[in-house]
Amino acid sequence: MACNSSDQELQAQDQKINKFLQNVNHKILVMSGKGGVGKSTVATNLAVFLSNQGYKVGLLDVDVHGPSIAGLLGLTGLRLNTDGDQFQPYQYNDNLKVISIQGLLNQPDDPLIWRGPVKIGIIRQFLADVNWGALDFLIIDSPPGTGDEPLTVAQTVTDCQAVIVTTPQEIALADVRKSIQFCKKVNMPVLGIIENMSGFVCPSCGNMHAIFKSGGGEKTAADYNLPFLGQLPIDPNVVTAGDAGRSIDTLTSHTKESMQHIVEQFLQKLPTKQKGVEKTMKIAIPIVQGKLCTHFGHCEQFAIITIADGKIVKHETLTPPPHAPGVIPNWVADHGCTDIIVGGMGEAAQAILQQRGVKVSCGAPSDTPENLVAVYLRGELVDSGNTCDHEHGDHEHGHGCGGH
Ligand SMILES: Nc1ncnc2c1ncn2[C@@H]1O[C@H](COP(=O)(O)OP(=O)(O)OP(=O)(O)O)[C@@H](O)[C@H]1O
Repeated sequence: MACNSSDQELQAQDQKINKFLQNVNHKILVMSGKGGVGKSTVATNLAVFLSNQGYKVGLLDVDVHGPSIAGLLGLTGLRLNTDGDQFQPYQYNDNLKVISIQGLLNQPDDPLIWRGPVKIGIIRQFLADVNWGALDFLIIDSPPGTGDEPLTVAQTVTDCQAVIVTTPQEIALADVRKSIQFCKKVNMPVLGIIENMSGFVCPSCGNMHAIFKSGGGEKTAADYNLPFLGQLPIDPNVVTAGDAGRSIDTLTSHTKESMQHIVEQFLQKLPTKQKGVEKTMKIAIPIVQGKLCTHFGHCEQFAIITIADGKIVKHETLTPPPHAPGVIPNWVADHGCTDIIVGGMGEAAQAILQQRGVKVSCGAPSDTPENLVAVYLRGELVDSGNTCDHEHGDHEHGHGCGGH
């Protein structure tokens, strides 16, 4: 019995995780073969720079034994709040939400002495039970190496892509090659390699000193036919900023431009079909008498709202075809909708929409399309459960509204 109930709990958690991940366009695992190469610095700054460009970003620190994200963003000592059964992430800025294991510690310097299963459990919980909202990017900072944490992410976030951070010395590159092999084994595409601490410009003489050598990351990328995303120099300002909880974006040095260049390369390497989706969105909302109709399959009309650069640029009201299994989800996708906000929807309809690349947000309350879209764009649409307000017994497939 105990075994069954724990299996059921795991299945329920899997469902929550999958539901969240459906609402994330790009999942990125930042890895390194070696410790101390600047992986957390890169992960943090990637998240901050992307959020500054208007992307909705979640930054998840799964480095259970050495969480440094909170410190790098000046969030040390803040406890994670909960709302019902969900963790509330830290809101670093309007677009960036952050979760770090540090937020669960009584004291920031408390050590976590956890074995694999506990670590796996907390990572899964941070994917299942956090009020992330819809995201353009989920950036996951994992500890160095190829242990439980990156493996859990690879197995749980199945369409995750890796960014590998290295320093240029051979001893670091040897471990990068292991990370590349790891990614191959778990079928995780490598989006690119970043070389950190690549050369130091002497403030006195102005000459470049390749303290840890230079170019090894680029060569390794070429050897494995992987994209090279760029280099960050050794810059004492990075340490000062990181220690003070500030991002590289606050620096005036050349390092800020280097980071900007890395982010541009990173965005260019994303699969073309997904690039820039958030800049132009078409959001479908089933309505009845001007408000969201919780009965997806039997709504009167659909509000179809087009968003460009975060603003409503078009508002259409369209009448869907008569309901029959699969017809309305396909009709929504045929109208080029990128997102749909609903009260309740069955699994069959969700599967069709997902297959056709439409992001589904379930559990929305009955409200006007404009209000719902505003909340949705802020990433604050709270999933209050897959609702369905009719009881006509016409669920021929044994589930909710989606089959209609
Ligand atoms: N380009 C850089 N120039 C100077 N210092 C840097 C640079 N990048 C990172 N650092 C510093 O190196 C130290 C380690 O960085 P960071 O914590 O990002 O590494 P990590 O690879 O994530 O480490 P861990 O192995 O603990 O996960 C920090 O003090 C950080 O400020």
